[in-house]
Amino acid sequence: MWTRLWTRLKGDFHLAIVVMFGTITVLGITPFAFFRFMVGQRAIGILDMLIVSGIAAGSVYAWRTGRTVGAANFMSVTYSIGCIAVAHLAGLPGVLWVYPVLVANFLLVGRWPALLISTLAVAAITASDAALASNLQKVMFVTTSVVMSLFSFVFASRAELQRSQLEAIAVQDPLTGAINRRGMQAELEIAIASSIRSGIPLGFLIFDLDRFKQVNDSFGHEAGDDVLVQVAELVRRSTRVNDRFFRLGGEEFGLLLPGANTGALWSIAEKLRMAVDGEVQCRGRGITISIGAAPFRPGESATDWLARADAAMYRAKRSGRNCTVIDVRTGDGDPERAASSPGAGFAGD
Ligand SMILES: Nc1nc2c(ncn2[C@@H]2O[C@H](COP(=O)(O)OP(=O)(O)OP(=O)(O)O)[C@@H](O)[C@H]2O)c(=O)[nH]1
Repeated sequence: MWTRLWTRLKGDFHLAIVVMFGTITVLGITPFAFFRFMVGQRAIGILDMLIVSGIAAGSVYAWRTGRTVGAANFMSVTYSIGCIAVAHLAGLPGVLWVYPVLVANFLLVGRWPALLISTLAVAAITASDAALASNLQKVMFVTTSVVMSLFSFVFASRAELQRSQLEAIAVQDPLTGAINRRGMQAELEIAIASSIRSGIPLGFLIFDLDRFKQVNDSFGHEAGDDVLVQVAELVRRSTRVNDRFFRLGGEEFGLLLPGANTGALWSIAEKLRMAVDGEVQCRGRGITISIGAAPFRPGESATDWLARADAAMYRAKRSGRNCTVIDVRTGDGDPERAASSPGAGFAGD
């Protein structure tokens, strides 16, 4: 059970934050609530128990449903309202709770909502004469709260930036900048769902560098890497922003082409093949690619679709390399047909 709990918290950063605040609040504030009851401050004791219950409920809800964003918003508002009420009832000692609450807001919710909630909480406490008795106290409170909020805001901004950079690195091939296989899965699912909904065709193209081993063997691995980078740059130059470029492994790449039917796939593939043939070189030696492509057939899985494109690419290799083969089968019972180049039309036609 502990292993499962730990694995889930390790895999979901936001859930871990929510659960951490839930646990700290229950363990940290409950003794204060009992203390308040013992010294006869029932109102504050009840308020403390309400805060503990609200925060505990938020954590349990996040744990059960996985809806961490809603739970964190609720917890941030509960902390802030609770803090305003405690400051109003307990005076200066209650005001001190605002500092952990400001930090909690920036860790729980996005930096802009956190800034809004924190500003409202600080304004409400400053307006209360029961919380802060003199103008000097109010000025000091606002100054320290603003400094604390600014530090937290900068920290939250850095953390958000680093998280998005890490997410990008996790799905990006460092050499070519193309999306890796892991990132491709999510992109394929979104593209297929959108194509089925809209009826807009979708094409996939796989290409593999020809006799790339010889390049590495003759000129070294670094020269080989440089070729891969040249090819990736050429692909980016010759495709549209909506097209998605993947490195499937080694010297094999994929292109997801929204809106591309068989005809468009053919011209995109041939344009790319000829561009590589004409422009990419390694120490004066020309580089070529073999391309396999397949238009998406509604009803087939992403795996089957890519397997058709892959098989077409292997047919291109067998046909002598530096050519394109398109799997143009339209569905069940349709005999296997392929188109190939250079110079050839649609084989099977
Ligand atoms: N430089 C470099 N080489 C790589 C990289 N990934 C894979 N390779 C090399 O790519 C070569 C692939 O060789 P093969 O699978 O035999 O294919 P090929 O020589 O291109 O032959 P065909 O595909 O049949 O045309 C191997 O030498 C791999 O070491 C990489 O990131 N950088």
